[in-house]
Amino acid sequence: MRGQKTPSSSSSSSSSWFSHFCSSALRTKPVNSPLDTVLVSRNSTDALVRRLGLLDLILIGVGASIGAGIFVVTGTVARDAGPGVTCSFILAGLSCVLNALCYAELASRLPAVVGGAYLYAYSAFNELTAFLVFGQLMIDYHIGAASIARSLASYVVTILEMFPVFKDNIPSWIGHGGEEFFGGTLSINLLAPFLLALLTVILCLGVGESSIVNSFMTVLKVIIVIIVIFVGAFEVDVSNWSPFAPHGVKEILTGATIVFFAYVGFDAVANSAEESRRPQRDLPLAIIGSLLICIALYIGVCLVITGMVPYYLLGEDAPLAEAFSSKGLKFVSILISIGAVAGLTTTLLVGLYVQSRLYLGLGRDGLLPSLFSKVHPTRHTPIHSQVWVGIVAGALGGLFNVHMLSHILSVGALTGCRQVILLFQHAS
Ligand SMILES: NC(=[NH2+])NCCC[C@H](N)C(=O)O
Repeated sequence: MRGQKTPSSSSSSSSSWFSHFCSSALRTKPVNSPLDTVLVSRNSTDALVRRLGLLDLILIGVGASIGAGIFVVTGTVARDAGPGVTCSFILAGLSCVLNALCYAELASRLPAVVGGAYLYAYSAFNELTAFLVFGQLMIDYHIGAASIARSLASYVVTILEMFPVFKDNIPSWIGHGGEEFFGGTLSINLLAPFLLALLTVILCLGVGESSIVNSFMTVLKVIIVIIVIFVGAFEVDVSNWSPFAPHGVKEILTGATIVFFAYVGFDAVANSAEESRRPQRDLPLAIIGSLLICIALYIGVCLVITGMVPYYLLGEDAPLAEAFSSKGLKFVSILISIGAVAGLTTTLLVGLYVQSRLYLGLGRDGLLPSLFSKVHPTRHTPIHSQVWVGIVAGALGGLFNVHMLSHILSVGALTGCRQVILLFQHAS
């Protein structure tokens, strides 16, 4: 009878289930799989649309990488490492360059479809490894998006409070932090999900529209960082740079592991493969180019902040802004707040974008329900994946505060980059 199994049939079916699981888990995606070949051809209706040029891709990389890190981490690490924080950023930058070279090589060697590190793992190792890479990336991206949305909500409220109408009128469930329940385990905030919904709508509209918003915000924040470096350079007192490493090499190395966070993001370019006009040429250039831009800007900010104020006098919460305020340059502090809003907005926008493309890749490969593989016929965006990603981030960002969310984040990001280096070694 159907559905009723004898003990021996159930054990043979469980062994066949297990062997099926093992053979699926261990299969590798062929480098030129038939589906990928169709998707790479420009006239497939299921494919995304190839609209992004080299500059768009570089701005995606810079947009994803420069967030709050540059305005906060530079100062907080400088408090321990002294002016040697510059070396921490150089060391972390160099290790990222090695990682970026792996990404660049894999991006130009494999078919130009969505997937990034997940696709590389699937081609170099097997389905199970690829799925684990996806899982790790999702923890990082989902939690990252939620906590960035919370920080962004807090910055937006700070800016709103500059207007007398809003001063002291914004309730806690919209304002900084949130309305706390169960001893702070839950912290309700509605502005974070609202901002996520807004960005999700932009992303659903089309990659061209999203790229315009990203490019505008990224150029704005880069200009602000350049102004900060330029104005700060006139306030530098070189005597603040000596001793350069007051607490020795150990603090510089420890600092390098912390500032690594500031570089996370350039890998987003690899996920734009299917929307790039000339992926084989542009992806490697954009990955390396965006990382070099970040390294240059970070070094500039480090030298300025440690040259302006003795490292032991730097503030804890907003060190860069406080350094400028202490020199009577209040307008630069306001610019830094605007830069932080632009920075957080682009890291969030690109993060949501990358997540949806990963879901799309897994949907196509049959590792997630086929719903995730749908592409909107006129907008050419993976609309279901995009909305799903927005809902998950919105729920997390609406219910938990940054403190709860941020601890898991750095660990996830660091292990993700390590995986790509391993993948490259294996693929070679
Ligand atoms: N996937 C991520 N964890 N993204 C977070 C990027 C953070 C960014 N590098 C910053 O300095 O703010």
